[in-house]
Amino acid sequence: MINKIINKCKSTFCTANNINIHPAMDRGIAPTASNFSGGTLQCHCSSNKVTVKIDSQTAHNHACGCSKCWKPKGALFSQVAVVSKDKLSVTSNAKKLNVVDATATIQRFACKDCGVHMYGRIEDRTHPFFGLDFVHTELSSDKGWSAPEFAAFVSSIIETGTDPKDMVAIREQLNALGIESYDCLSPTLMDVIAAHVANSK
Ligand SMILES: N[C@@H](CCC(=O)N[C@@H](CSCO)C(=O)NCC(=O)O)C(=O)O
Ligand SMILES: [Zn+2]
Ligand SMILES: [Zn+2]
Repeated sequence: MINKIINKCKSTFCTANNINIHPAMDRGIAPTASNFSGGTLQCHCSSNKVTVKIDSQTAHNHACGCSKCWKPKGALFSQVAVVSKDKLSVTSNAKKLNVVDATATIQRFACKDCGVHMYGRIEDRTHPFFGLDFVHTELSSDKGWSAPEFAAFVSSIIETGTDPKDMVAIREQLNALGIESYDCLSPTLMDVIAAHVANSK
């Protein structure tokens, strides 16, 4: 009976306590491959898929709880990494891409048919992350992408409906996965932003 339950949990997108952080993290996080040099992302359409080729490893992969990053159905968090925009190209069905919110700092290009965000680009040249694109590497069947290192904007999941009472358990679940919780970006990235601001003064 116990085995049955465990097997059921393994075969579906499920964790022991029913906290679905993200499908690429809930059953253990795949390690970064040292020699990995990129792959292809595909949208969720059954035909005429949008494909995006990335010609390098990604960096700063993280779980993001903000209201703007794309999350798979049922997931509390998005999983999002960055890559140099020069290493990213749309390789099919580019016509299906629309910008979700033209006023956002990150211009997120989503497939108009399935809604999946294929990449997010920063157009503001003064932004600390200008030159980087945001991508969801779970959209790729290639193995070895950089593993998520931390969780950002954790408290923001309350803005999209999570009960504040559930936050302790959610942070504990992130901790159990080996993921530190932050309510903005990680200290390393916040330092990069602050240094950029200091240098531009
Ligand atoms: N509470 C807000 C936070 C949104 C936010 O500032 N998100 C960050 C991180 S996204 C990837 O890490 C950001 O840079 N946003 C810019 C943008 O989304 O264009 C909320 O939840 O909406
Ligand atoms: Zn699609
Ligand atoms: Zn986000």
